[in-house]
Amino acid sequence: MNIGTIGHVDHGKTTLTAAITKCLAEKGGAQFTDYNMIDKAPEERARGITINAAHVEYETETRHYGHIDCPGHADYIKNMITGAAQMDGAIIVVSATDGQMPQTREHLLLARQVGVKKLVVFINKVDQISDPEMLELVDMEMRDLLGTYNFDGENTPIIMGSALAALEGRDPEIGSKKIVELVQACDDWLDLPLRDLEKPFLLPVEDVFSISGRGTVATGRVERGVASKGTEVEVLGLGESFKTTLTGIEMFHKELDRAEAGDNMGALLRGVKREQVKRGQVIIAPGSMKAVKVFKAQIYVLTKDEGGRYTPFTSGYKPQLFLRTADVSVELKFDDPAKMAMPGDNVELECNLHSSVALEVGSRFTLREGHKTIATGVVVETKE
Ligand SMILES: Nc1nc2c(ncn2[C@@H]2O[C@H](COP(=O)(O)OP(=O)(O)OP(=O)(O)O)[C@@H](O)[C@H]2O)c(=O)[nH]1
Ligand SMILES: [Mg+2]
Repeated sequence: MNIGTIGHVDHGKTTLTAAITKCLAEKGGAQFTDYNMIDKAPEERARGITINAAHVEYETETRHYGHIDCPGHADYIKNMITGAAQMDGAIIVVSATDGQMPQTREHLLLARQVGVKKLVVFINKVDQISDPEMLELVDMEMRDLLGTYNFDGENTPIIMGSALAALEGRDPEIGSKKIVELVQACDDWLDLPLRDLEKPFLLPVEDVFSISGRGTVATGRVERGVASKGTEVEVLGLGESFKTTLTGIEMFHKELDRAEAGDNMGALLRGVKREQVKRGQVIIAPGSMKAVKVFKAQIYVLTKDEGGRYTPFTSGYKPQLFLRTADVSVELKFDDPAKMAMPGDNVELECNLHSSVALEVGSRFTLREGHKTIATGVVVETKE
């Protein structure tokens, strides 16, 4: 599963990442990646945005973790919204010396918005604190804060230690032992994500053909789930929804009985006219998704250096929204009509689509204007 370290600047996310690899390397479950190797990660490009995220990997007895640590605050936000740092769970790092800070809260909110269900807390820098009541206070305040953002404040594991002590191989009581406890808490508390194959079937329609004598075939790459020949499916989106039967599955000009996540398939649909199916719709396990016109989203507005706008936009702005294969116009609305979104901002707003698109909480999209990608976003709440 994918996890990552989040939390306020300088609270010790990178030190902790390095410490985890060090402690697990001693058990043979990781390759030690030192602090300066993580913070000097090569630039990488994801979805046209330049990001600097360090990926490390480690293994416990039961799990393999991909772990993401990002160097700068703005990158965290961008990475979480674009999905470049896709996390199934996260470790929120809080310095015992400062307690919760603005970005502790902001990252918690974002984690919630992008669909992270469970977190583990690491209260760091306890080597700097001599008063145990101080630590109790940070613990209590974190539990409160978790509850505020709809995480399980009561049961979330909170580990207190010193990432630096662990990294420097001293004071094992607050160092390496606490890292081992932290990783154990991740194993025990964070839920493994459903694998793509276990999810309901979803095929975004890329293209539609009419094959004489056979009928209408929709093609695309199966995003998740499994479909078998002869099962009922639903075609959804762009104002249409109907059920039909998947009478044939074609891959590389071969007839098959089954298609699964990752496959490029042609779906032969019974009794369906070519005009009824369009690029931008989805073919799904019946009832597994809804077509939505209005939703709330968290978006990151690209800066001009990232290829985005030079100027802010206001409520009522109408770019094009791209989600899977769908491309529809959308009107953006802020709660406060006087608000402006500047390049570089991270904002929540309401999206009103010109026609309904199959989407759900956690669906990611981009906003474009002409040939420019101006923002990237994630659905946080659907309205209708
Ligand atoms: N005393 C003490 N210092 C620590 C501990 N963990 C980290 N630090 C120090 O805190 C500073 C910040 O640590 P980083 O790991 O870079 O923090 P970060 O959260 O990755 O910071 P950004 O990526 O800039 O947000 C460094 O000087 C670390 O050496 C700790 O357990 N005890
Ligand atoms: Mg860092």
